[in-house]
Amino acid sequence: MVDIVNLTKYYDGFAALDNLNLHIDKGEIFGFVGPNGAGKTTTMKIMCGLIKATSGELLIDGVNVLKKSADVRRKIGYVPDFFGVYDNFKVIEYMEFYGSMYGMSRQASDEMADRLLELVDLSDKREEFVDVLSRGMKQRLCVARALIHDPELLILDEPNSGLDPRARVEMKDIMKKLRELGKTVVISSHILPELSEMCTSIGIIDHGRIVSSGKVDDIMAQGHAEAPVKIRGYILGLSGHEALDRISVIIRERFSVDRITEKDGELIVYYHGDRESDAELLRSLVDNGVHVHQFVREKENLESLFLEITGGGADDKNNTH
Ligand SMILES: Nc1ncnc2c1ncn2[C@@H]1O[C@H](COP(=O)(O)OP(=O)(O)OP(=O)(O)O)[C@@H](O)[C@H]1O
Repeated sequence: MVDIVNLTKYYDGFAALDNLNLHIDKGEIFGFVGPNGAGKTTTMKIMCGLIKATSGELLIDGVNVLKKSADVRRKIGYVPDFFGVYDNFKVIEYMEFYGSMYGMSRQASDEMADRLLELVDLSDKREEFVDVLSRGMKQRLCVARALIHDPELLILDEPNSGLDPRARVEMKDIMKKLRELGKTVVISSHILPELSEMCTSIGIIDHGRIVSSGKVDDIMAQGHAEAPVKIRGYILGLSGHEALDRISVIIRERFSVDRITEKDGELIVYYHGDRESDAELLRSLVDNGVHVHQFVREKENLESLFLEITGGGADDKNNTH
């Protein structure tokens, strides 16, 4: 659906995008993740034909946006990262207004508006004024109006920013419905754990380049940072500290661990192992007289992976040419 090859964008000699390459399949809910200033908005605006690239290729459904932006506009719906002021519009008028911008008849835009308001759970707000809606409702209305002309690709710039947890869950539900409808969606965000739940694939962008992209599970599997096992336990007759020292020794004697640290009465054990070796580790502690009352391997999450891949992420403009 989207093919980006060596996309470059300079702003006054500064490379906001630096030979960016990306492929997004039809029907994906694609999460575009990156620190502030990484180039997400710039990429999305070029996709929509709102700004021009310096060089490279960007194909949407086989059409080169950089050469024929008017041809692809109908294929794309865009939700920017800000919401304009539309004081005098009712919800349904707002939808009709956008329908008319795409040359839709009043009847066609009304029918589509009703379907979309239902999709985003705003049917009961049809006759309300836009400015009295909550932020979450406005965001959902923005998604609905971006779909008025039935585009194949929906692009959302930071749709969750400023939303409360409940509104975020509603947004996640809408993404699920769009997936069922076969739409391709690109969502940018800093909220990584949410993206991993909402998206089918992700691309991590840093300093104007894609540093990793693919199916969420594949990206997670690339992680080098093994989540540690956290252990709490005691040994009869030993003080808390002595027990932790003893547990460390038991583990080191039997397992090849990278490192063991201690924090607030908890041992944090870093070692590469699967579920079977975790079970073996636990068994060996119990067999050696340790009363284990906590044994958890934390799940690797996108956040730690992201920090690892981008080295923590940064705002610095070190790709100035
Ligand atoms: N019109 C502009 N003129 C000059 N520099 C710009 C312009 N727009 C963006 N930039 C710079 O280009 C880089 C990429 O910006 P962009 O907005 O695409 O990043 P982003 O990943 O969307 O970041 P954020 O999450 O903060 O919105 C940043 O360093 C930004 O300061």
